Amino acid sequence: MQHRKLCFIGAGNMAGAIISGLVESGYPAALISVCAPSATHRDVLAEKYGVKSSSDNNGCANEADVVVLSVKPQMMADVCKALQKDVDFSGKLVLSIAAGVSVARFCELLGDNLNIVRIMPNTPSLVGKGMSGLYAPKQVSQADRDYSGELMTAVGKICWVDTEEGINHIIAAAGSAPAYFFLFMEAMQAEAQRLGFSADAARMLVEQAASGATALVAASPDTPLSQLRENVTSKGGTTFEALKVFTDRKLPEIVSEAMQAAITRAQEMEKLF
Ligand SMILES: NC(=O)C1=CN([C@@H]2O[C@H](COP(=O)(O)OP(=O)(O)OC[C@H]3O[C@@H](n4cnc5c(N)ncnc54)[C@H](OP(=O)(O)O)[C@@H]3O)[C@@H](O)[C@H]2O)C=CC1
Ligand SMILES: O=C(O)[C@@H]1CCC=N1
Repeated sequence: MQHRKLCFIGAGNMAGAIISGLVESGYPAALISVCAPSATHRDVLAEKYGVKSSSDNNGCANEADVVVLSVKPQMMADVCKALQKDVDFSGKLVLSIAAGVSVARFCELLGDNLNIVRIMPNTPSLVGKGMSGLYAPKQVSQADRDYSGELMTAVGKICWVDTEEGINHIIAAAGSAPAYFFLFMEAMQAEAQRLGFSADAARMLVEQAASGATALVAASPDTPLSQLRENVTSKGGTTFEALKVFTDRKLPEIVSEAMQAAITRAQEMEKLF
């Protein structure tokens, strides 16, 4: 892949996950800088991955080919207004990983016809297992689309969406989704502990069952998920009784409602930030 000079504005969980995945996959650390007001997170990334750490957003953005906006949505306007005073974005590619900040808003903050790609990653990017959605408005060149796709492919899989609304759907299905699985696993670990397993043993049981299930899904691309579920569910057996509790309590409806709530919040954020 092409190696352009990258500057991350924001050094938090998501920027850290992408930086880790990029460096692990061979992206030159010398081409990556990371900015944040305090040294707390950025210096950890500098020590761990050899990237440059700075508190000077504008200086680093000026030096970069690609500026990755990775602050919280509520910080985005202040950060962009400060960048806009000092940085000429005309020759640069801007990548935003923020939920709920639209291309139109970025154009308002950083200039019309901004060369911007919205990316919705997730934290498994840290271990090369990310799932990122990407959206580019029509002014973005094919070369910049290709670069953005290659960048995120270095830390996982990608899915382009044709409309910006699709980014909110990616949030519901992938960006926020690791937390859904963590919640489920936390509940299972807690119950395994109540059954008498140590915290470590309970975590191992849950982790191995979850990673085994996802490995099975990956190894069976032509098998519907419902079939994989049925393969576990013996007639008159234990799984049937466990699944009956989930269906009686309307798990599919709960999942649908939760995903819709994520989308609704992303839409609200678009009006707020
Ligand atoms: N976490 C996730 O799973 C995902 C997050 N996202 C998006 O990623 C973005 C970042 O989220 P996340 O990483 O979780 O957030 P964090 O709170 O972990 O990190 C925010 C970072 O922004 C830095 N920051 C705050 N103010 C400024 C500033 N003025 N200039 C530069 N940096 C600043 C903070 O600095 P300091 O280190 O000094 O505190 C911190 O490093 C959000 O927009 C979110 O929507 C998208 C997909 C998934
Ligand atoms: O919770 C959030 O708003 C961010 C976006 C997707 C995951 N975390």
